[in-house]
Amino acid sequence: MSKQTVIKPLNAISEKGLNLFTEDYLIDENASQPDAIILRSFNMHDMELPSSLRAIGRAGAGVNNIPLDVCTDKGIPVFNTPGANANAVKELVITSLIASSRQMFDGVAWAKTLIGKGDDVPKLVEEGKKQFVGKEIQGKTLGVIGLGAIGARVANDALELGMDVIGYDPFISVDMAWKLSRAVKRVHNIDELFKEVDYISIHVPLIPETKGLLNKAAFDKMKDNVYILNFSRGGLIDDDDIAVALEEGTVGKYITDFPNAKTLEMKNTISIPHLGASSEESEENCAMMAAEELMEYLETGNIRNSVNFPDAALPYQGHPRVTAFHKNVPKMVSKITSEVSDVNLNIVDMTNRSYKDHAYTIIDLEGDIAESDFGALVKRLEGIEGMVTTRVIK
Ligand SMILES: NC(=O)C1=CN([C@@H]2O[C@H](COP(=O)(O)OP(=O)(O)OC[C@H]3O[C@@H](n4cnc5c(N)ncnc54)[C@H](O)[C@@H]3O)[C@@H](O)[C@H]2O)C=CC1
Ligand SMILES: O=C(O)CCC(=O)C(=O)O
Repeated sequence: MSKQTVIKPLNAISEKGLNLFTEDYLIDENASQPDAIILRSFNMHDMELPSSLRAIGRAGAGVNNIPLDVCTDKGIPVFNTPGANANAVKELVITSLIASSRQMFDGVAWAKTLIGKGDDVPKLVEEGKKQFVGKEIQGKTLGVIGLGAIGARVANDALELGMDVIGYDPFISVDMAWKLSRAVKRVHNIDELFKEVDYISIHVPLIPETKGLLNKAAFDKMKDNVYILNFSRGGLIDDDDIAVALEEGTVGKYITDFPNAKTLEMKNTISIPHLGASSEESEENCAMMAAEELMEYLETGNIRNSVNFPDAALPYQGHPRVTAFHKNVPKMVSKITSEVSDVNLNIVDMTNRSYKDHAYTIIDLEGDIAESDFGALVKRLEGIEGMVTTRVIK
């Protein structure tokens, strides 16, 4: 790379991650024309994407803050960091499960009200503690919706704490199925989970299919006094319906990492200020993984952990490389390779991978190639119907 590649952070990103960018990169939070963006929860939906933008790295799991369709149409890969913050979230879920069940949040808040009561404090504590008698989680049943990086860890650890666990995830990956304890009872109908559990922890992405997944229809199927833990996204729970369920006692407690104006005023709601991934370790892991993914893509065109591009990689051995992101339609590969041979270039290695409506091709070429030959090739590739973007890496 001859000039520095500009990386624009949109949130505070751990130095450990930013420090991985070599001297070929410039980190500039004020850049107006960055090559890549690195972010956490910043809402990119209202922002105009800079024309210079070539890649986005989400230091975290959820990508509902990024306009994925727009990025795909423009040929911009969006990377995330699967699993890098899963332990942090799991620890807070387990903490909240026990702390809410033992009425600790309410008890701690009440204890603060005793400030100024002088020598009476110990006596008031002993008298007042009966308001906060809780329940042990051992022997109770936890329902886990979504058995991915976080959900599977929560399910396994809850078993270790003596709970029975019911899991629901119709799209569980093979990897996660291997990691999930066999003692987790998997159900294929979410209603079976709703009707049996004492606690529910939800760990699915917020997508159109999961918006409002926990709503009146769901609450009506649950036992009374069920506790709901939401460390995934606010939009997964219907706020108006849970407000009623909390009033009526179907839901005994709502623990949310995503408070909003409505939930803050709801009865029996514990509001955590989106702290799920806020541990030093998780922030470092996510930032480092996002930085590595961005650098690999910018320097070699290889794709690892993208949410809108297929995973695709060829070992980079210094050969001049052309990449093409295009529609996933028949004859694309033959059209691309015939353009390469028409400009008398020789292919050393290539790969083509598809994801949904799009595909990504990486081609390594033989020899030293003149700038003008590359120019001619790129022009021809861009003329192919269905081509979205091409890049030359040398
Ligand atoms: N509170 C926080 O700070 C954090 C919140 N999150 C949230 O947690 C979510 C899950 O994170 P990970 O476990 O790392 O993601 P993941 O991608 O490893 O797991 C998500 C799981 O949900 C499943 N799923 C998708 N649609 C489903 C449906 N309709 N019903 C049941 N299961 C379904 C998938 O098959 C997958 O196994 C993220 O999408 C994000 O919104 C993630 C990290 C930090
Ligand atoms: O970066 C954060 O703190 C948010 C993490 C998160 O919500 C996610 O990874 O989906």
